[in-house]
Amino acid sequence: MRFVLASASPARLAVLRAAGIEPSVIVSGVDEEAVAAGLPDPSPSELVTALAMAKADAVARSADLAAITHGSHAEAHEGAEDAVVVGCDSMLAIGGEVVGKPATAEVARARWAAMAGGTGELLTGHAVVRVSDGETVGVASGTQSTTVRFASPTEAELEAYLRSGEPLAVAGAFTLDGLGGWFVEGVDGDPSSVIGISLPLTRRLLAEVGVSVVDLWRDGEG
Ligand SMILES: Nc1nc2c(ncn2[C@H]2C[C@H](O)[C@@H](COP(=O)(O)OP(=O)(O)OP(=O)(O)O)O2)c(=O)[nH]1
Repeated sequence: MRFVLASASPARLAVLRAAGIEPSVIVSGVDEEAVAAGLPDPSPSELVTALAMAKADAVARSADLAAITHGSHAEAHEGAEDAVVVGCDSMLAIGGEVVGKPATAEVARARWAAMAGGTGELLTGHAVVRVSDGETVGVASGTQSTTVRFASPTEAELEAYLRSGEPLAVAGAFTLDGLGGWFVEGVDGDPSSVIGISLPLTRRLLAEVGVSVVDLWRDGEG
């Protein structure tokens, strides 16, 4: 069984590798704005789950997946290797709005002005698609919500953080496991979900499609 991460996120890859998985990465290339525009008035949870599903489904149907699953069995003239494709999407719900990555330092600065000293909900949508011989044989999805309690960086600290560029590359303009960690007082819920992929939720979704996560651990780790 091959584990395929349908994401360009280095954070998601790092979380999975630290947890014993060596994913094949296939970036979905999904137009997230187009997917969002096609949803009739979604809740924040519905939005991130729909985006995660769009990413996983695009990869599950892709020639790239067929190539790596057939390629691994081509010599033996067997059918394609089975795969589970996992897609995610993270956004921060705060102050009545749902935001992704800030486009500019100015937007990140304004986000932190609203976040500092308060709390937000980091939502990560998850989708798992099981593929066998090129056909989708199982689908599961869900959203993990984690409350994040933000510190109040000084102006000098915030400007230094903005200058690092890190806030611009991540949903909510903060990280838990990077420079942003200095400005997060705590989380209530699953920390891995804040970083980009919830391990406990992914475990449950894999079980829904008949896959035990321990069977996916790298050789010798389970
Ligand atoms: N290292 C780290 N990254 C975070 C954290 N919070 C959010 N992020 C990253 C994870 C994702 O790469 C990004 C959220 O944006 P998306 O969900 O749209 O994923 P991204 O565009 O990176 O890749 P993808 O659309 O899945 O190909 O923000 C954090 O606490 N730590």
